[in-house]
Amino acid sequence: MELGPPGGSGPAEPGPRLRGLRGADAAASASSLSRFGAEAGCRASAVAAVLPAGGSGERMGVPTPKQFCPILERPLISYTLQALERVSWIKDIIVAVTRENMETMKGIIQRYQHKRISLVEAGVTRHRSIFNGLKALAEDQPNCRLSKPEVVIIHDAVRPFVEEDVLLKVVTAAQEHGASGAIRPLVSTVISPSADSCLDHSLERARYRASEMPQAFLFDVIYDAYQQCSDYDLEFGTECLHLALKYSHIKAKLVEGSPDLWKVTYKRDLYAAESIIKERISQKVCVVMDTKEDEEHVGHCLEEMLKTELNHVKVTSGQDLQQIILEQCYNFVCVNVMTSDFEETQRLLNMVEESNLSILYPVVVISVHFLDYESVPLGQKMEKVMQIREFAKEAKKRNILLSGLLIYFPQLCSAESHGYRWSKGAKMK
Ligand SMILES: Nc1ccn([C@@H]2O[C@H](COP(=O)(O)OP(=O)(O)OP(=O)(O)O)[C@@H](O)[C@H]2O)c(=O)n1
Ligand SMILES: O=C(CO)[C@H](O)[C@H](O)COP(=O)(O)O
Repeated sequence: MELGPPGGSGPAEPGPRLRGLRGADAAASASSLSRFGAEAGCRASAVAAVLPAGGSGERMGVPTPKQFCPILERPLISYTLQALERVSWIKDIIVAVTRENMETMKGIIQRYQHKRISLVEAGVTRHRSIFNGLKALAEDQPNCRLSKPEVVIIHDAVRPFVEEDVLLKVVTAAQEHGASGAIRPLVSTVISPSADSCLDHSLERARYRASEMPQAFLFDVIYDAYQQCSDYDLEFGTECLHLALKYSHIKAKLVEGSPDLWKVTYKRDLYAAESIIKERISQKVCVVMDTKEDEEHVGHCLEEMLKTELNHVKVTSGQDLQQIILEQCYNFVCVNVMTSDFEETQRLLNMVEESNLSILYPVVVISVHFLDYESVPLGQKMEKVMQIREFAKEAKKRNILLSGLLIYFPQLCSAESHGYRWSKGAKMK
């Protein structure tokens, strides 16, 4: 079905523009945002985010507020923070949490090494929590510790699957129009019941949209709106874009969001979120190489091949393994070209074990070895490589599925001092 124009969203009037970024359009790149950060001067960091996380999750029907509910052992809010942290041009992330959950939140930040986070106390409604977050960023507040951003993103802590491209779209549109928000087509028709629970009227579905998150605003636009709005708005309002329209007279630019932007609300949403996370996990692989920064290393060739099949392929020579494990990578290929020992693989297994990653979901490790029969006698080398079986037996007890892969093509390898190189046309056996 073709969708009609969203109800009530006529052509947006030109709104206030971001100082220093005149003419930025929807195609502005992330790098232009980072550049803006530098241009805007020392006081301003260009973009900050406010995450309301002070709700009690009544509709979820469990004692733990939904933002702290575990998905694969990790609290939901940690996934949302990770999604925002990955975006380098978001300088500060302000999270509003209730006083009673402050310590829990600090523990999550520490456990998952979240960066650029500041905590503020939540209010009794979502709007009040957001307002508290904005106050922490405003210059006119006493003891303001953070710098006022030009643009602020508002995003619910319980929408973990926000991607950089939609964040960029709303921020760029907010720069141009003053306010912007992600929308989705309605899945059900909206109807209005009368007092006696009979149908009063129904809306033409194709003309309306569901308002989702993230939303972005020129900071002054949304802060002015919150300062002016009534107690009624703060108590019962559900829409920040509406506050910007009502009090700052800004017509938000609406941008199409992805289906994954939905808000975790009911218990079944936790199961849906878990499935999405598992699907993403299966799309993520890390190739661990035993040498550094060698462009011809087999690890890089493997990366190129895997990229055609999988969404997230990371190559490392080991220094950032801890972080990669923390970001929930469950698939590893450990490429050993320099040695037939298992030191690298063993190190990886130890780190995986310490992280408890495999408690709920098996971690897959493939240890790849190249057989150089010219430098070491075959029997001796094979004996070493066969030790993998013992490692695998032990690893399996801890839900780590370890396999060994022996690659034997001596005619295609050259024993150069810096290790074996992958030769064009070589085939893995
Ligand atoms: N006083 C409040 C209420 C809500 N929120 C946050 O606003 C977001 C969206 O709100 P909602 O889905 O309604 O969360 P809850 O209020 O927790 O859920 P419920 O309405 O089912 O109680 C959530 O991240 C929630 O933690 C908040 O920061 N402060
Ligand atoms: O979608 C949204 C903005 O349009 C908000 O997430 C939603 O309005 C939050 O409201 P509530 O706390 O009542 O669920």
